[in-house]
Amino acid sequence: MATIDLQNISMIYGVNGTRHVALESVNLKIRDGEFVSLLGPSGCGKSTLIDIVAGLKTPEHGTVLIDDEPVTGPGPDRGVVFQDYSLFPWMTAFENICFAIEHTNGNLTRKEIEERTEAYLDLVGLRAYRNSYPNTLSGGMRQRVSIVRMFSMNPKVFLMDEPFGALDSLNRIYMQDTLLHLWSGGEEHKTVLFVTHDVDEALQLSDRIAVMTPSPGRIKEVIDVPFPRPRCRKTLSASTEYSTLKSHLLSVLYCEMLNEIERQEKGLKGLA
Ligand SMILES: Nc1ncnc2c1ncn2[C@@H]1O[C@H](COP(=O)(O)OP(=O)(O)OP(=O)(O)O)[C@@H](O)[C@H]1O
Repeated sequence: MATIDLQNISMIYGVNGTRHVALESVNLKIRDGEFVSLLGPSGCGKSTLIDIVAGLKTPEHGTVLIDDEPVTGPGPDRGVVFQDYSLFPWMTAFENICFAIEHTNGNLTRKEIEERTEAYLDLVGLRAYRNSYPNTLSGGMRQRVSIVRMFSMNPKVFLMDEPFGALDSLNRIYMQDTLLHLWSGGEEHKTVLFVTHDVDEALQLSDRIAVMTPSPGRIKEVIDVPFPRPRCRKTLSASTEYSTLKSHLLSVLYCEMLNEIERQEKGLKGLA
C-alpha cells in the first residue's frame, strides 16, 4: 500500500513554437489502498498526469510524492498498464509474466517463478494460451496478461491508463471484475490511479472520482462514490443514488465538452 500526493502539478508542451498548458495546478491526495479514477473528456491531461506519476514525464512545476518520497523517474513501486497493452511482443504470455516476476523477486528459484506464473495464468483463465505471443491473442486476452503481469510484480501502486478502452462491453465488464478481484483479493488493497472517460466504469470501480476539465487540464471536482463493496452491478445501476451521481457526472462532462468545442471554434476563427 502507498499514498500518492500530487502537489501543484503543471505541465506545458511546446507545440510549433507555442506553449500548450496541458495541466495547471493539479492537487490530489490519494490514500493507502484507495481506488481513484481520473474522469474527463479527451485532451484534459489524464494520460499526461499518469505519465508524470509513473515518472515517464517530468512536470513543469510541482511534485509527486509516493509515500512522501518525490518521484524522480520510473520505479518498481509503480506498475503501469496502458490501453495499447504493455507486453513484450517477442515473449509469450508465459515468458512475459516470468520475466516480470524474475526481475522484481530476485530471491525466487526458477521453479517458484514458473509456478507463480502458472497460477497467474490460471487466475485469468489463460493457461491454454501460455505459449501464445501477444499478437496472436485477442485484445481482452492481452489485457488480462498485462494486468496479471503488473500484479505479479507486486508494486505498491497500480497506474492504469484507459486499460479497457479498446475492449467490447462484455470483455470490459469481465476485466473490471478481474481487476477488482485482484485489487481486493490480497491481504491489502493496492493504491490505484485509473484513467477512464467512461462514467459507469468510474462509478463501478472507484472510491473517489476526480473529474478533470480541459484547456488547461485541471481537477474540477472530486466526488466520493459511497456504494459499499462488493458492488453488484445490477443492483447498483438500478439505484436512485447511482442515477443521480451518473447524471451529475455526465452533465459536468457534457458542459465541459461544449465549452471545449466553443474554444476550438474560436481558435479556428482566430486563425482564419
Ligand atoms: N507530447 C506532446 N506534445 C504536445 N502536446 C501534447 C503532447 N502530449 C499531449 N499533448 C497535449 O496535451 C493535452 C493533454 O493530452 P493527454 O493525452 O494527457 O490528454 P487525455 O485526457 O489523456 O486525452 P485522451 O483521453 O484523448 O487520451 C492535449 O491537448 C494533447 O494534445
